[in-house]
Amino acid sequence: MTELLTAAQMRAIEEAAIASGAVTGLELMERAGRGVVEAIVEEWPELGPGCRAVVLSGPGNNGGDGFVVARLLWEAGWDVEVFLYGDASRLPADARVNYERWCERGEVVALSDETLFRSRANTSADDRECIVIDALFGTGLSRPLDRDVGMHLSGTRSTGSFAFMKLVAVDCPSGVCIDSGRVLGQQNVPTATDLCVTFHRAKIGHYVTPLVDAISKLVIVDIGLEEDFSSKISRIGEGFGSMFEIAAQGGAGAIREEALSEAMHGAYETLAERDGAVRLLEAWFPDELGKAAAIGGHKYAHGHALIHSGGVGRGGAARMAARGALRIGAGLVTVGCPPGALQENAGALDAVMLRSVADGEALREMLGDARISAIGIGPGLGTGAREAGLVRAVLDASADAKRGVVLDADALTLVAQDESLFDLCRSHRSVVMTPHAGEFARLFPDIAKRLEEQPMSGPAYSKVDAAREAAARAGCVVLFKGPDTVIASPEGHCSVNSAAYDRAAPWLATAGSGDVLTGFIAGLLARGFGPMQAAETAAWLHVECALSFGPGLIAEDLPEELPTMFRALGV
Ligand SMILES: NC(=O)C1=CN([C@@H]2O[C@H](COP(=O)(O)OP(=O)(O)OC[C@H]3O[C@@H](n4cnc5c(N)ncnc54)[C@H](OP(=O)(O)O)[C@@H]3O)[C@@H](O)[C@H]2O)[C@@H](O)CC1
Ligand SMILES: Nc1ncnc2c1ncn2[C@@H]1O[C@H](COP(=O)(O)OP(=O)(O)O)[C@@H](O)[C@H]1O
Ligand SMILES: [K+]
Repeated sequence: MTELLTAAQMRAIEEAAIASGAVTGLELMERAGRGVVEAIVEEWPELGPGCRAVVLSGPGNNGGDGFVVARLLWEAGWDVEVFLYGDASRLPADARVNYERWCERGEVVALSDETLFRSRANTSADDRECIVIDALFGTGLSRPLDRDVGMHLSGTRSTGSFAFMKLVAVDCPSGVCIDSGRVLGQQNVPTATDLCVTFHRAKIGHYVTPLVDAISKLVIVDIGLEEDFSSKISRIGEGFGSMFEIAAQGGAGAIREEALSEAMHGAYETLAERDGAVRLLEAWFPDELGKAAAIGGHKYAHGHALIHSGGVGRGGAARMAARGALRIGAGLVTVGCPPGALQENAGALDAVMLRSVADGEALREMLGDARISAIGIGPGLGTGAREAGLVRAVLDASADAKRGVVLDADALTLVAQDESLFDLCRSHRSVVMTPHAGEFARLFPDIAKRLEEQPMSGPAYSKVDAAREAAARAGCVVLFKGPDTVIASPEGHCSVNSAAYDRAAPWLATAGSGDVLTGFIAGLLARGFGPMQAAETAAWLHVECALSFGPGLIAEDLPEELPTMFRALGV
């Protein structure tokens, strides 16, 4: 598990490292540019001397990285052209040094439609491979791109006149707010980018829509910022201590108190506002899985999950969820269904038990059994008065019990329609809500609207901000689904379970896969996992199962993949 950074955190880490004397800005820029070139060579080993590169540099340090890339490619024998957007005399110091180093080797042309069009690389007669380097703006983007810059960038992509063109973004595609992954200004979609090379750590925006959908491959380059140091900076926001503790503890390079720059204060504020770190559930193994598996004893020691089903012909979703709860390790799983649906369910369930539950009253009575340690309700449930009574019973009868509850699908629609149910969620200690975007908009219409509004300045409101605000408001864990699932707790803990880049599993978008996720969470809650832990672990395993199974997956395959996963993980 790694932390995703904001632009402010990244700046603070960089500035404090420079202030410590451990490294200079120029050295960091050289390492960044070299990292981009190495990533290009690794991605396209067939490219090399004689290939063409068009470098688009901007007015800040992102542009400075671009000049380094230009020089290194030129030294490797590439045919390089460099365009500058902005005024060379106003470049920041390190970028200026690299601008001048490049000027000893080649010319810099002012970026415009006309100059780009006249580019040597833009001649259809020349069909050599061409790479366009987008080094216009990185973490310093503060406002929408001027229309013409946006056009140059998307133009290189869409006109097709740059033969065999690959677009490489330095740090991030220009025009995107890296804290949110959203484009500032009128354009909605970031320019499709073949390779994005970022530095030290990925930023939040790299992992959430729409940016995550626009980048084919993300590479993170180590530029020598000490891990130890950056984790200390990041932890400030989690209430780890005052920033002066860093100095007291002699953080990397024994930073002195006075070396802590304005930027660090800025980052502290940003972090405090955002309530700490955002974690990426990627190369991660939840320790609790191993610990929980080691518990011996009776089946009740592994918990009893109740999954509530809909009526006749609507039970498939709950049955899949129940199978998921059982496979993930709940000791017992029961499907509760209306009396009329008993026969249908009995014909389709074996290891999963079955109980007839007529209405909310009957459910309340059943929940007098304290051994029922988790409930999943919503998939295939229906949204009538009877179902509202069932959801009320679940929340009422579980508020004081040590019983986890997962609300999904129709249960979320019912909560969205009835403020008193929402209040019950708030007073409950361990509810997990699992909305997809539509359900999220029903539950939190104002938050969803804010997420849809086109941002005009950064940092823009992100899916991470939305999930956090929703969790704080609802007083429960919110798992906001998608290929970029964001999980947030009311206390401000937040993680992103990404199904992108190396973990892309588009075949997980199949009917019923969300129902299985509900079952996974319910099963883990039954086993005694806390709500945040259960949601994170279930979401992570959900994608791992999909990756392990591969294309062709249907929702029923997900629970059946768990034993393979557990074996592979050594659980
Ligand atoms: N942090 C690190 O560790 C390392 C960082 N490195 C690199 O530095 C990059 C960050 O550099 P940066 O801070 O100079 O910002 P950058 O993105 O180049 O742009 C700032 C300039 O653009 C301007 N400007 C903004 N928006 C604009 C707009 N819409 N239209 C027009 N102008 C606009 C803005 O002007 P202002 O807002 O001040 O008016 C300012 O002049 C980072 O992404 C990475 O590539 C690596 O070298 C090494 C390690
Ligand atoms: N493109 C995608 N890649 C990976 N996972 C996805 C993608 N789209 C959706 N998912 C995941 O698939 C599940 C779909 O759940 P949901 O929308 O509730 O569907 P259903 O109601 O059919 O079960 C969620 O866990 C979501 O995160
Ligand atoms: K860029």
